[in-house]
Amino acid sequence: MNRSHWGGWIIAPAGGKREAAPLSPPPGATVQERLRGASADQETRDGESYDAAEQGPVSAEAKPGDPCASGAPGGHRTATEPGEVPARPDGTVPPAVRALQAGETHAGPESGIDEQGAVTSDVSDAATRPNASSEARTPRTTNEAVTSSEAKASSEAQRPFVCTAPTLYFAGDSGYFQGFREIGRRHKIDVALMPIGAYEPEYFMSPQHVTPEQALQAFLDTGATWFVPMHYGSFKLADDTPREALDRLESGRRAHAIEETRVVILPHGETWRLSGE
Ligand SMILES: O=c1ccn([C@@H]2O[C@H](COP(=O)(O)O)[C@@H](O)[C@H]2O)c(=O)[nH]1
Repeated sequence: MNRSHWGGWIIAPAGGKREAAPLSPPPGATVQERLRGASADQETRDGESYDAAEQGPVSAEAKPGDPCASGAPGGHRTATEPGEVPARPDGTVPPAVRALQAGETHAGPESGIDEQGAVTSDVSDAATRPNASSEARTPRTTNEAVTSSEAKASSEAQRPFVCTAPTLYFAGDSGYFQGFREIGRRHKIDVALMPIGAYEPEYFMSPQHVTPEQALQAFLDTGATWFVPMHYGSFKLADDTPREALDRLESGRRAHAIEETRVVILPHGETWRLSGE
């Protein structure tokens, strides 16, 4: 099998379809738009054709002034540039967001992955109980042993505000293919959930699963503002480890000069309330 298999879902509030964005950004376009245009000029890996209409509609109307990618006037983001995290509607910026903007990392231990690539939160618990705490840092630590709900509530409250009506892209399982940029042309995506695991050995896995570097390229192709890695940290399904996946993601992020704040690693069981509510 040498054909990438692909899929994914656009998740957005009810709203009308929008016109496809132009392939080349106009002069003076935002950084985000330039990224979109640049990726459209790149060679594809397999030249596979793609019918974006199959992806279905959606983009939503947002409130005036709301920084939703999907709803900004004229279909363009107006409130932020990449790296700028939008303030809440009342103009305040959560303290942790300020810390991130000041250069502190939001990856690290709270990602729930130890140096050997082992999942450090209680996997079985996290899988069955959405409110399970990421404070269970080792396989021997139980969630009951920590004051988990307070720590979890605190870290959840500090995640960035996206907008009141965000558009999400969930890529599912996918190899790298040119459809990512078409999806980006069709939808103004706020948050892209991209797979970064189960990619080795590449000769065998590449049709189904992107590498972390390809996931980043796909993220850039879609023009999304935020990247949430997924499909890597619960089970070891291939030769790679969660630690390797996160390390390669971080290296790739730096190589692309993607702002740290745009990559949001969610520990097991944690929630990111995109609308800040
Ligand atoms: O490297 C990986 C790959 C996947 N997972 C998680 O396993 C299940 C099943 O994934 P499939 O897409 O059906 O293969 C899902 O929860 C993935 O997130 C993983 O933990 N590590």
